Amino acid sequence: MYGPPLSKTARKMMLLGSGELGKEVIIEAQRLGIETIAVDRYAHAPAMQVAHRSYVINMLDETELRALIETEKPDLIVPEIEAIATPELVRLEQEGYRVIPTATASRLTMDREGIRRLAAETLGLPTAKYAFADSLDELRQAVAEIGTPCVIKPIMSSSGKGQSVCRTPDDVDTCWSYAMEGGRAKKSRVIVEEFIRFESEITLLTVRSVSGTTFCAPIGHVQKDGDYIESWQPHEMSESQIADARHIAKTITDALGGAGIYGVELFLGQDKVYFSEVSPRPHDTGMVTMATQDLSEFALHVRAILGFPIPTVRLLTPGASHTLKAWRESADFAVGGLEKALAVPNTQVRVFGKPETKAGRRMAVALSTADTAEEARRLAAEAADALTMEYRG
Ligand SMILES: Nc1ncnc2c1ncn2[C@@H]1O[C@H](COP(=O)(O)OP(=O)(O)OP(=O)(O)O)[C@@H](O)[C@H]1O
Ligand SMILES: NCC(=O)N[C@@H]1O[C@H](COP(=O)([O-])[O-])[C@@H](O)[C@H]1O
Ligand SMILES: [Mg+2]
Repeated sequence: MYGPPLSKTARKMMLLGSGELGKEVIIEAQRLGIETIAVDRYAHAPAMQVAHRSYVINMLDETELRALIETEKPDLIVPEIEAIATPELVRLEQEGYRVIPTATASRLTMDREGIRRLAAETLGLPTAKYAFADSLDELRQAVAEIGTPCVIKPIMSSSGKGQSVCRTPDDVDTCWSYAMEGGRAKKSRVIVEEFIRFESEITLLTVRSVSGTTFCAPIGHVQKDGDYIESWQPHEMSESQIADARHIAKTITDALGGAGIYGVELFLGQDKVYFSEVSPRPHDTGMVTMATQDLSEFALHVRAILGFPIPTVRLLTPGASHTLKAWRESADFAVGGLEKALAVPNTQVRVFGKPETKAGRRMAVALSTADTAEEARRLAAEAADALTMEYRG
């Protein structure tokens, strides 16, 4: 039981990270009468535009983060991105604050090393071979050990930032510089992963709530330069692939604990399912659930973290999502083509409202439904193609 937002007995939720995913989390929280606070590194972030109030801070700065949390005293702290001073969240949790799903889950998934070692070394889940490097010299050694082609990523980054494929040992210098420019924090550590020639890749949205662990229908997706372009649901899988995927998802989410939605990323190889990584929060490829499920991944996250039951999750229809990305930097631009995009049958568009563009920045997404996932992909692609980025400055 809780009072209305902005009252003394309101339940307060603070989002650390305020992008397109957080915006939907806040909308869902408000539907249940929660008071919402959006935080990010820049002003007018998408979730800030719908929250009760917002703050711009450096979330990687322990002192700034603690000061804000102690001022606001939120009932729920909900990390929305990786790049947060998570050791401080661990301390705050020990002092009685509630971090979603847990402070340890956000610390372990903050960098690729924590989660990879947990999955592969502690839990024995199948993953690509990997090694870590802190300098160009160490990277040369790591690449020699893993072999080429391999994938090189900053340990703290997301949406493919700083990630590249190293095809021959001659690429190492370029991959190193690219990783140094693309990482989210000023850390020079990178992971080198064996390149998996998977047949397809999926996100298995997994919810932990008072009702137990629930799996959504698998979401297939296509990524370009490490970032997602399109996703669809359901993705066709064999019985044994589904069993393996669920086993991996249950194992990793049980180990991380807490309540909320997790996006478990898996590669479907010819004879094996590999664990890739996991987001202890809604997943970008899961935006498709806004069109396909009775409860979207955002609604599920909010229900689970408020401690409410989730007796069922229903896939109402096959569907797909397709992103619109900016191709250059600008602070004076417009997203156009909505008239054309919305003329595509069974289609919706979400314009995130980000205040500035950057090359490769995701600005909007088209969501379509149809009788089959293939048809939905075609419709969502047509709608996203109709959307345009118009630059004035
Ligand atoms: N070892 C690998 N072998 C083959 N492809 C890979 C490998 N690692 C990553 N990829 C490709 O790059 C994509 C992005 O990788 P990853 O999920 O690790 O990066 P990310 O920056 O965390 O992205 P996001 O934040 O969108 O999840 C994967 O979905 C996959 O398509
Ligand atoms: N793959 C993770 C992901 O999609 N995260 C989403 O992107 C935002 C950052 O976007 P930005 O870099 O454009 O500010 C995050 O805040 C989150 O909503
Ligand atoms: Mg990923």
